[in-house]
Amino acid sequence: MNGAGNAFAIFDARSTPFAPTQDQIRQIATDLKADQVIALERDATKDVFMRIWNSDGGEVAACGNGARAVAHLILEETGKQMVTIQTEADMLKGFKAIDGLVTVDMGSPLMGWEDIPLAEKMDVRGVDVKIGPMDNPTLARPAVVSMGNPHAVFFVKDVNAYNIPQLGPLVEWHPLFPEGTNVGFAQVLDREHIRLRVWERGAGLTKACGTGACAALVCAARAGLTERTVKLILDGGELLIDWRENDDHVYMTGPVEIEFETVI
Ligand SMILES: N[C@H](CCC[C@H](N)C(=O)O)C(=O)O
Repeated sequence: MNGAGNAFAIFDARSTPFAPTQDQIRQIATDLKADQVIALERDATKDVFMRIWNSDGGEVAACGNGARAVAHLILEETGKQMVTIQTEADMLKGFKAIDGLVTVDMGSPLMGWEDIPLAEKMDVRGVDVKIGPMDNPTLARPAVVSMGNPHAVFFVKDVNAYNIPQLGPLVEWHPLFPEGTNVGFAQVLDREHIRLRVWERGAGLTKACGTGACAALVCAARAGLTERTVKLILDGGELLIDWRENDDHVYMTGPVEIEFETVI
């Protein structure tokens, strides 16, 4: 399945156990050209439990576009107007939106340095990370936030001016991030539009990143660079992100498409 350019291999493990090794995850992701592998599992109180692995084989706690793809599947399967998805990080809600789009309530952003997590106490609005020559760094002082997974967001003048495959890994596994981090390159076009490219932890440069879009919006709005409802323009498509003041939740709306279905 595809969510704004993110490609997922989704396995229905609600009646057939699915417990792959890291090597098997890596092989599946390679064979199916997936950014993440997702398993649907039974949950005692929610419509479904969503287990997520990056293409490097590592299990992670959040995947925004994956949640929208899973929400679409369960909305169609149940005919409900709202579905609940449990992940390791949070309980999410999925809704049908207009024009076949799907909205997921991603919950509240986490902004404590321990929540990201960072290796030491630091101002999350701009952390002490410099990439490139120390006297004239290529990248410096990313804003950080967690959407259930860690994100470092660099605000840049031109997202196409950076060698992301070279720079991304240097931030992804920087010592300040004990669990690694996703790395966003965000270009604020105006107060309601951000162009974003993401080097994903454990998956590399992808065409889209749902939690990355949420993270970029939260960091931009927190810094006063944009409104709280913004269109994120990614390589693979557009996402509307809305960080609502009434509940502090971040709502993500975007397209989903099923590329193929195989019953194994
Ligand atoms: N690479 C991310 C997981 C997938 C995020 C992305 N696919 C999304 O839509 O949120 C991480 O390691 O936290």
